[in-house]
Amino acid sequence: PSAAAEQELTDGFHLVIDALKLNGIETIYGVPGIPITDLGRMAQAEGIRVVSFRHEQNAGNAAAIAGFLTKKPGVCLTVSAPGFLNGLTALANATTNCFPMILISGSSEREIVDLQQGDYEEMDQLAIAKPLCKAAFRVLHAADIGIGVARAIRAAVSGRPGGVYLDLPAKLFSQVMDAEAGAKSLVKVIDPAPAQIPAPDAVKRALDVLKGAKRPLIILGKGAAYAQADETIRAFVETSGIPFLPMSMAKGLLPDTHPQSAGAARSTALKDSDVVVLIGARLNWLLSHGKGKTWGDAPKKFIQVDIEPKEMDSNVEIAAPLVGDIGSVVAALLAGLDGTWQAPPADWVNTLNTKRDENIAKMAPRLMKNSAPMDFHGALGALRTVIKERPDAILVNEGANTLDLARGIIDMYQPRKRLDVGTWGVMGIGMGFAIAAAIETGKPVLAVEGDSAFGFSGMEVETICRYNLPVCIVIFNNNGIYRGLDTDPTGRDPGTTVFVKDSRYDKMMEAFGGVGVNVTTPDELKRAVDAAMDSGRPTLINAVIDPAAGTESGRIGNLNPQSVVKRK
Ligand SMILES: Cc1ncc(Cn2c(C)c(CCOP(=O)(O)OP(=O)(O)O)sc2=O)c(N)n1
Ligand SMILES: Nc1ncnc2c1ncn2[C@@H]1O[C@H](COP(=O)(O)OP(=O)(O)O)[C@@H](O)[C@H]1O
Ligand SMILES: [Mg+2]
Repeated sequence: PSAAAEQELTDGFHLVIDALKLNGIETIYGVPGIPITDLGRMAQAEGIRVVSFRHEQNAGNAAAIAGFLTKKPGVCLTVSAPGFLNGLTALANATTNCFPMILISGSSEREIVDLQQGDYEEMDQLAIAKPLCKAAFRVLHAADIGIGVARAIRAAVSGRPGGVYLDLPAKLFSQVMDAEAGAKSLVKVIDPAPAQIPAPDAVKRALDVLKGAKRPLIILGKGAAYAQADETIRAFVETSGIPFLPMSMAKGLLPDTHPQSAGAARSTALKDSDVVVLIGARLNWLLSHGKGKTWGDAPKKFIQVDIEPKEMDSNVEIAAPLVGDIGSVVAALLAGLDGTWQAPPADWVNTLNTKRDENIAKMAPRLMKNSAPMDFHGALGALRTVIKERPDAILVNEGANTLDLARGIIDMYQPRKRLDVGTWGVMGIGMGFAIAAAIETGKPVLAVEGDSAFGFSGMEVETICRYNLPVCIVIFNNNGIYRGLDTDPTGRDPGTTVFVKDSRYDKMMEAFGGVGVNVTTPDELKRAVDAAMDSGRPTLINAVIDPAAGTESGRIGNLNPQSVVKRK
């Protein structure tokens, strides 16, 4: 045989797979098609779990939340142009939420794209992706695949995590090269997310500010959940005795029933606190930009813990910026709580606890209503009990009323168990998040969906059945977006925010072999969810909610522009 035949070869396909496996990537979420169908098949044959979706946006959302849950970049694989574009919303959302993910898309050859010669699915994908993500790379030569994958992984998880785009032109996959040289070209990423130790004087400054506090408050953000420094954070909160307020996806870092939880006294906590410790939480719209009536008139001092130095002073002056990774920073703060540390004044703690307990007592009767038609509070009262009984279940949540009310009513008991619309308030994350949560953790998933929110990713019920995932979807069916009563004043069409009356989403799940249930009372709802959680079978529960029960845009209606012009 010729020397060439003796020489063992490898190619782009194999180098991409070897590079991913070398770096511990075990799952790919995607939609097959030219030029990456065979890449998916070959990756699957080599032991990577390849989860095929019905739309790339959902695959991208799955990859993003996989990154949040595991601290390894979730990988989404798409075809060129339209498939790539469908993945971009998820990539941009991941970047906004600081979730590490890599969108890998096949693409057209540069020479054709740059001459605009009309290739199949031609698009300058790298240029389009760049403004929407944290980093973007393209690989043209097989020998560069190892470095390209390594750069994408490190960019996704180091510093502030985010979305990375990796552009692989079709011809790269079939490029061959010497197998030995190929193996040598692979790069194992060493320490991709190194500890970022805070400067000692920054720690001292923060502790001095904290020691001067009369009414301190700790706000835990999703960065604190992502950091997986759960014990250190818990120790800091409990040793300091400072009341804490969890942002939506930080719920469960300490149980919402914890004696220091100020969750149910949020407005008092924000208004009356005098020193606020932000841990992995940005002072963006979700915290009213740290100013205005939400924060009261008394001067506030902010201590901010964040891995991103540029986040400091984004909205208001930060008296004690603490740049570093949350695990290292909180450990340093905890170590600084030496014998001189005084617990917060009892009157401050009691004020918050009294307010909290009042608000919980006021809400309680509304959660017990076992009537039909259900309202949001009655239905959520049942689901609140489910999560209390099953604290390791993962709760996925989106909608308007369905989201805003569930956030306050369903207590969480463990970290990283509540996955929701995040910083953008984006609809459509539901099924992608539910699929990845089930696949990455093996835990049962309860997806509590507004009927409109569900509609953005609802076709993935087939994907859930195909992989037989332990996902229980509860759709709050109030016949519409926000409510189900809108009308068209001309009488010609339905109102712009209503859906078909008395629709039966549970039939959709039955279409693919899953379990469909229609419920009209909280008791029926609880029984159906318990059965789904016990069986682990894909289940969709159509929970009939009174169409009059909601309010427009849930709790953020004030963000809507108002028309002052009245037509004659
Ligand atoms: C991608 C996208 N499109 C549209 C919206 C606007 N929007 C939309 C369309 C929502 C759905 C609310 O209806 P729902 O049925 O999901 O929930 P409720 O009826 O319980 O309020 S909530 C919201 O902010 C959005 N946030 N994100
Ligand atoms: N490991 C980490 N260490 C420190 N900061 C982190 C870490 N991971 C993420 N972050 C920061 O956490 C912040 C998360 O803020 P945000 O998404 O606004 O949370 P929330 O919406 O829950 O308030 C981001 O500014 C991000 O830079
Ligand atoms: Mg609705």
